[in-house]
Amino acid sequence: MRYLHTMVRVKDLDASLAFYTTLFGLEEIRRHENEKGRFTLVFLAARDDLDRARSEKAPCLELTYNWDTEDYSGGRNFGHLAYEVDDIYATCQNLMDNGVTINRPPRDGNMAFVRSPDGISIEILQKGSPLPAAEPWASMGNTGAW
Ligand SMILES: C[C@@H](O)C(=O)SC[C@H](NC(=O)CC[C@H](N)C(=O)O)C(=O)NCC(=O)O
Ligand code: NI
Repeated sequence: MRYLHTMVRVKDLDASLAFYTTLFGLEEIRRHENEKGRFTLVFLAARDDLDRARSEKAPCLELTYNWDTEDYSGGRNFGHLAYEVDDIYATCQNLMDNGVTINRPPRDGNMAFVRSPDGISIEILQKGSPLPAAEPWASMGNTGAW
């Protein structure tokens, strides 16, 4: 068995692609338009995963865009997507400079959280940093300043 992808439904495909590719740095590796089902699937991969994602279709993020407007209530059972970055501060600064809220700033230098246009939580981890203690942000006395 191997991991293939995580699928999230998006309300606005253009806004989601602008966030996940232009701002966050993922790249589109394939797309499937389904006329009969009236939906579009777009598969995205992180730069360091591109070769494997193109040849083995994994690991990917699958965006599903239903052409007929649907409202998606955020399922509490879904947690987050997690990506490792070379420079967490530069990543967060670029996102913030482009209007993305840093819901959990990288004050500890190794973990931050942002949300996609659809409210999907995204964990950003600094490459080479130890996995952070699983402490709730507020309990660490943090106010959001970083
Ligand atoms: C290509 C493969 O990775 C898929 O996930 S296709 C699965 C299929 N997706 C759809 O039909 C997309 C449109 C649908 N209206 C939807 O919003 O899911 C599917 O079976 N989806 C059902 C699901 O629960 O994922
Ligand atoms: Ni899928």
